[in-house]
Amino acid sequence: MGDRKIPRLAMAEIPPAVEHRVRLLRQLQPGELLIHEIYRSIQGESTFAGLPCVFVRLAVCDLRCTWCDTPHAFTQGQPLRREQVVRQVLDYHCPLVEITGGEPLLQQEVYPLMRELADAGCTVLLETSGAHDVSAVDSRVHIIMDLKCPDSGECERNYWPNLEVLKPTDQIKFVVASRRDWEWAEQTIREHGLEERFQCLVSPAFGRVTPLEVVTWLLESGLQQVRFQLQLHKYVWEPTTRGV
Ligand SMILES: C[S@@+](CC[C@H](N)C(=O)[O-])C[C@H]1O[C@@H](n2cnc3c(N)ncnc32)[C@H](O)[C@@H]1O
Ligand SMILES: Nc1nc2[nH]cc(C(=O)O)c2c(=O)[nH]1
Ligand code: SF4
Ligand SMILES: [Mg+2]
Repeated sequence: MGDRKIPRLAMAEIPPAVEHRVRLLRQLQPGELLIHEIYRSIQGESTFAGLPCVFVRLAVCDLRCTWCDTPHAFTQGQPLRREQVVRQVLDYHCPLVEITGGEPLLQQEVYPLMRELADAGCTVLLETSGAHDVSAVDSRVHIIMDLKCPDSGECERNYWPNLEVLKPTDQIKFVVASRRDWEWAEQTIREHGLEERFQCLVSPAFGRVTPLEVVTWLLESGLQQVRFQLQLHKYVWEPTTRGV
């Protein structure tokens, strides 16, 4: 039949990153998550930095930030049932847990996972790219959301309606790779009144600008409530170390 060609043509139009993501996540059974790794370390980022924390890193991401330090999570993952993930986390007896990735919000099971961890008494953090709707996230979860700056290459993906959904206790992070990025971050903070509405964080994209450059730009700006942060784990361990 002539129309057999239609699906093949349609597939060819799917961007490679998205096609790959669909293929990997389609293999999951109901109740499963594709997990890259689960481990305990020191929380290296956010206002929770310095505290012992269990990390649940979900596989697959639909963005490709130029400076991403976790590209190995794009393709490598193991299917685990949600109850196995909960059990592994609780076995650490650590009250702080962060769900990260990859992009956690690509997997439907992440929503009940976060709810069950909060029900079990954990303080749950979610690290998300800012490209996906956060409105279905349990209100007990502390959302740490990036707004991707231009030199990430993914600025067009920022999902702006999230700013109307985030809570005052949630955190917005700008990872800055250039002076241009800083100017975009400063303008965005002022335009949307982010300093007054949320906890704002600014971080150097590791190796792309120095910490001193970012601190200097922040101090020159006169912004009062934006917090400079470094990725602590990249100073405690060799910066390329995985699983920390
Ligand atoms: C690997 S991402 C995973 C979660 C989600 N995809 C996101 O982008 O928020 C976790 C955090 O690491 C940050 N990150 C990744 N590479 C970085 C780098 N080279 N320097 C500074 N922060 C980086 C991201 O901006 C994000 O805030
Ligand atoms: N120690 C440590 N702290 C982190 N906080 C956020 C991380 C992440 O990759 O999302 C991260 C990470 O990869 N390691
Ligand atoms: S969204 Fe997060 S995981 Fe995906 S490429 Fe960007 S930093 Fe990496
Ligand atoms: Mg990391």
